[in-house]
Amino acid sequence: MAETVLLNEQPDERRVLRRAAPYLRPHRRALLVAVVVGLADSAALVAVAPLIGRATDALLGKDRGGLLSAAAVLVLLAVLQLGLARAGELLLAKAGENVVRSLREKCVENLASAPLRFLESHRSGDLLRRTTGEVAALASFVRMHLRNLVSATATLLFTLVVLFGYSWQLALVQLAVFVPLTLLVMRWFQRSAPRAFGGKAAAEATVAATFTETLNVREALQSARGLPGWLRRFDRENTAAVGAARRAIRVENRIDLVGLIEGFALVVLLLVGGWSVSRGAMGVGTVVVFVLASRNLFDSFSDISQLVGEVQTARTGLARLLDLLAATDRAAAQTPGAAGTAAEPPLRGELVCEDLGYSYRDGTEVLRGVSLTFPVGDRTGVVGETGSGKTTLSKLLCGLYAPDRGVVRFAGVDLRDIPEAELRRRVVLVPQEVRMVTGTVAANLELVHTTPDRAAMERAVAELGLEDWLRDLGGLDAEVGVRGSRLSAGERQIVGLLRAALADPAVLVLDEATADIDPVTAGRLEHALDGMRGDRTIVVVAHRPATIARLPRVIALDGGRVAGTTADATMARTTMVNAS
Ligand SMILES: Nc1ncnc2c1ncn2[C@@H]1O[C@H](COP(=O)(O)OP(=O)(O)OP(=O)(O)O)[C@@H](O)[C@H]1O
Repeated sequence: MAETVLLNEQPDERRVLRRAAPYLRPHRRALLVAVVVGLADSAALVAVAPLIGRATDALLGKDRGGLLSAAAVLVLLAVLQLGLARAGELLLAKAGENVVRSLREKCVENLASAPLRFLESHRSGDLLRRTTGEVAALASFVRMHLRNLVSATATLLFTLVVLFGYSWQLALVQLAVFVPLTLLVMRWFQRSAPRAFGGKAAAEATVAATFTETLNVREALQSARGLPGWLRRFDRENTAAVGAARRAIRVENRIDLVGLIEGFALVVLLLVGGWSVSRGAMGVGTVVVFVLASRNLFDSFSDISQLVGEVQTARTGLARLLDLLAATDRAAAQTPGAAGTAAEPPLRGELVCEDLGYSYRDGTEVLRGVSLTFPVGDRTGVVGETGSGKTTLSKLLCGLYAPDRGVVRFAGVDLRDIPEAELRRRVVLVPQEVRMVTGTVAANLELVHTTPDRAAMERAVAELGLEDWLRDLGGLDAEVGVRGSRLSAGERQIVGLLRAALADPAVLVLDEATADIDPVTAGRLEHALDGMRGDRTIVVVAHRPATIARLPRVIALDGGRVAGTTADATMARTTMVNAS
């Protein structure tokens, strides 16, 4: 069985920025300008303390000129800093938003083209949470915290330069008190943070996934009275999410201890500074610079420590996003057509499968040694009991799954060697449950690679003899409801057939909607199929006797093997009777 690519529940958070570098590279100039302006802003802020120190010395030394010039520079600095702060904030938010936007686009692109096996192996709520929740968390970090983080880090570094410039001894005393204790607290935080924050994100993703599934299975829950059991499950997951959030808060609270350490370091500074002044080893101005700059030092440290939780949340979100992008890239590389090495095959050709084998789980083959040929213009039905492998075969024939054994060829070319876009021009599947977007019929028909205009849509409707159906529905501009909820399953398949006609593939595989569609819609579907062009190969996974009766050839599957092929429908009808 081919390896199934799976998302990591708690992906590796190490070197997350380095891994994100390819997505940052296109924005590096804007990011650089924003950071430089942010650095200038911090430098202007840090320069205030030495100026006040100079003003203090001028005051104590009765130097009026010195006092006035220090005051004038202070005013200029305040105006400059205001401008720089605004510009830095705007530039950084703009550059950061652009990075988030391109990540969001890449996520949608990767998910939209992700192989079926990958999508089927994950709960849609988890995928949704990664593409909306994590991106939103990153966007809010960029909007609200990134600028503070840059300016606090720069202020911290510049302040250290100032302190060491004035008195390296006093700076060392202060750092010796402040740094080791603070690092201990930070280490304590870091030890538990990835697990606590990763666990919180994973628990929230589970709740989101179950919530999404609640909407998907609401009918079953209401009609089969499964609601209490489902609510108990939701409650368990919700409680786990609340517990995980509490653990993350407890870990985040460890950072508050830094405030206590700051107070202690200030007391030590005043004692040592006062003692140095009394011995004449240091001027009062220097102590003033130290007290003010220490405030900068502590404030920026406190800003950074307050932001550590936000940084950790953003880091976790980024790691989960990168995991999604890496996994979808890996999964896409495994899909048929990913290699895309073959010369373009002709637009019409024979579809052949040889000795196909496929398993969803190791040791349980659901298809075994299936060899079939579908000549150009062939019309074939595939029948068999439920679970005999019909849907799996149809996905393999369309290259949506790669076979574990054997090969599927179109016009003599292995589907794995045909580039994805070219493959979709040749073989198209209309699944049992056709997915639709919220909007009009036209909006749903646009979702094919040929980007059809209205005239093309109307031609396709006429070709399949569906004018009456479309008129009754309200035309191409008729609203189909949320994800097509106003249409029946059969009508959604009609839209699927229309899409297929617009895509104009050589081979169309229709996994017929189950037998319970109403006779009128069923008749329309059959009529529409008959209306398909004569040189188009049509394979129908058939559930209804009426469909079988119209097809010249029928293949029966039994336990994943071909049990028989016949040109008369007797065998097929027998299989269907057995199945029902
Ligand atoms: N995504 C999946 N993961 C694991 N097993 C699967 C998956 N899809 C199908 N199977 C299993 O593979 C077997 C064949 O399923 P398949 O859907 O191809 O049968 P089918 O003949 O189309 O059934 P039906 O007529 O009910 O649609 C079944 O035993 C099914 O349980």
